[in-house]
Amino acid sequence: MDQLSEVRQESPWTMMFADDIVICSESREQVEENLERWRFALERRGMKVSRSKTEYMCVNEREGSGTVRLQGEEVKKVQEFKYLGSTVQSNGECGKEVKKRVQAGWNGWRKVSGVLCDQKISARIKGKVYRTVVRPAMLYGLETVSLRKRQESELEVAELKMRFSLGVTRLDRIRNKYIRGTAHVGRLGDKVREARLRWFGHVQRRETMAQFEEVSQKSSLHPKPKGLTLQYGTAGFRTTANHLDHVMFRMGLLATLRSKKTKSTIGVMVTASHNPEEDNGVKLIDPMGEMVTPAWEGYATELANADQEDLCSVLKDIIGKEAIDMSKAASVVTGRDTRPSSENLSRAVLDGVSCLQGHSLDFGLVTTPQLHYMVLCCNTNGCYGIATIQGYYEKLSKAFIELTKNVLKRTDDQKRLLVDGANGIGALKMREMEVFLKSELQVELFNDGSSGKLNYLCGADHVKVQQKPPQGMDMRPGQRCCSFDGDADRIIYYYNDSAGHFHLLDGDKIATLISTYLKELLTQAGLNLQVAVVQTAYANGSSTQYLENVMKVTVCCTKTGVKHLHHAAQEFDIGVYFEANGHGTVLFSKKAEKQIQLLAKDPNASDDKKHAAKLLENTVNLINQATGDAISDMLIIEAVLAIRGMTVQDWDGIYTDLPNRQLKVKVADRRVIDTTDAERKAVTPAGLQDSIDALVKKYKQARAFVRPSGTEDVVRVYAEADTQESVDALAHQVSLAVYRLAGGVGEEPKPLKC
Ligand SMILES: CC(=O)N[C@H]1[C@@H](OP(=O)(O)O)O[C@H](CO)[C@@H](O)[C@@H]1O
Repeated sequence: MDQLSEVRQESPWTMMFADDIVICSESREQVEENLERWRFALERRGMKVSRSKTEYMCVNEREGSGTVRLQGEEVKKVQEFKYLGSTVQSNGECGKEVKKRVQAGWNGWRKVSGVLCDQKISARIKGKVYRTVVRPAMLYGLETVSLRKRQESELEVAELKMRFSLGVTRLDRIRNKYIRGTAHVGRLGDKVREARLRWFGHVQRRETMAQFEEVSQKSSLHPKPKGLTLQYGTAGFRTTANHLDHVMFRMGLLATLRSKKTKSTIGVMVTASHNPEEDNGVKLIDPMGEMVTPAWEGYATELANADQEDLCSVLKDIIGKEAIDMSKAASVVTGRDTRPSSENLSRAVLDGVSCLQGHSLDFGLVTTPQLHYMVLCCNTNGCYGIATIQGYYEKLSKAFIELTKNVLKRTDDQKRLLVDGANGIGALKMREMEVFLKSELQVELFNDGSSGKLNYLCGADHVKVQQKPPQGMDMRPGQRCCSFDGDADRIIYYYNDSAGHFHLLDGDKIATLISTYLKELLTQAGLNLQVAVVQTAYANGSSTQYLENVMKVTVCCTKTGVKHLHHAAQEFDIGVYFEANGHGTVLFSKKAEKQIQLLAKDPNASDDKKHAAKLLENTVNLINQATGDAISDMLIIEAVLAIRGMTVQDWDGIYTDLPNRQLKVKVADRRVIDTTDAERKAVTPAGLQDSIDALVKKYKQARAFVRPSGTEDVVRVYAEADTQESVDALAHQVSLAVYRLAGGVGEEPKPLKC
């Protein structure tokens, strides 16, 4: 019988005791179908379903028509049946069962009446005998029965009659409470309730136990490599793909717990963004589309590093600390990038979700920001948008077309944009979206993944760090170009001037363009809303100066990682946040959105103000507020340039970047570097910050800092100075200081060739 896994379901749908089987279904058709599957499964194993002993019963039947057949033969219909000594009635009543319990009580009473009626035996001893023999017979099976008041008193009356056993009669006028107290026998009604609660506890624990058993079993299919320790970093876990299967399974488990805890849909994205194709990674997305909260990053690290045999106890620890009700439903959405390893890894996530009985919806190949968007849509009941890829394309392209439709004389040349898809998911999604944009934006795609390798010599990170165009892009002088990164959550613009010089427009330039546009529109609309720009230490000094001194915009600096920028941006009416690498978005507070919407509809507002409010309204719709999104950012940049009649050169000319350089240094353990002041100062190892300060002093307009990467096993070095020559020298000297003072490995950093 234990082998019948193909037909066996969880109770109450299948209940089995030896060869006595109960099958439950919600409809006659289903029950017939199940019966047939059981017959087939049993007969295949040489057993037979007894036609004469098989019967069926409908509970609370409405129409009373139809029959259940087994191989064409009608099965006998009954109004009640007995299973494991309990009677189940078709009308859902339990009158018969109660009567049986009373009878069983008396039967037991009779067996021990010699003791119970003996005047010489104390009430206490009689109570003990009564509790051992009579009561269990009366309570048997009642924990699963819903008694009515009438039936409860029927049982109590029967029990009180048994007080004769204590040698007390009605004529003695002794209160029932006293009799029970003397005999240490509680009220039967209370005992039934206790039994029912105990049963409920068993059922609940049984489910959780079964889930843990499954976790234990399935986790052996996703073993953890010995000695591997990983950390949930700046954007989740990242490392070589073949070390990640167990992490994915465990993140499926964690996302399910997070969903039970928050009673919301949680996202799990399988991607390593700008890392090489051989790497992979995973990150969790919280209910409003933001990165998972820091406490849960800690749980993620604990869970990923737990030894196989400790996995369940770490899970139980999290469940206990967060007081998670495991009976709650859970819903997890998943997505993945185009890496060859992503499909299998994403299956491991789904395995984890199913172990804890979570519901999952796999969006398959999506950009990271698209999955963030879906999570936000799911948790706002569609108010933010429809949680489908088509819904995403429709919302964004409609807003883009609305924004640009009144721009006069927009030539095809101005509508044309060269896009480097980093050979990743962004290229795929851009192709899908093209049709929705109705030629209002004409994208020429390069590095679309048809031949090249993901992020290899292309993509936003390559362009930003190398400060040169991606391979394979056919750039014409003055032509606007942009690069996405591997999962399309970053974008970088650039162009070649007529002399063939390369110009980069990074996240700082994007933030400046968008915040200036928003500020102008707010002034035009007469809305008093504060615009702020959030940056990291990597922001070019010129951008900060321009924003603060020329634009008079509030600027604040946070640690690296969009989760920090996102939270900081939430503090303002309108928070524009961008990392220099091109990852960012704009957040509009509820107050700002409301004021914009009211003004756009205000019949008394001037045309000018209304026009500005309408532009702002469509800008809000065009921006993916869940997270930085290359596609959405690209559309807003294109719209702003069109509305303001700016060329890419005009935009570039807003301010001039200070020459800068980023380098990486390999050290034995990058955690030896600890930082403060939004990562601009190194606290450890001793002496490192003093060395950096001394080096910086040697150059004009110079600045430098170092920090451990959260996505790669390296220490990052950043430097700025008045000339490229100076900055390259400074960056190299700082790299040497890191190498010497923070345990560098491999070859000493070499000077850069200009
Ligand atoms: C200098 C740099 O660009 N760092 C990136 C990079 O983080 P690191 O912690 O520096 O490896 O990847 C992060 C995730 O994509 C991104 O948020 C961050 O800006």
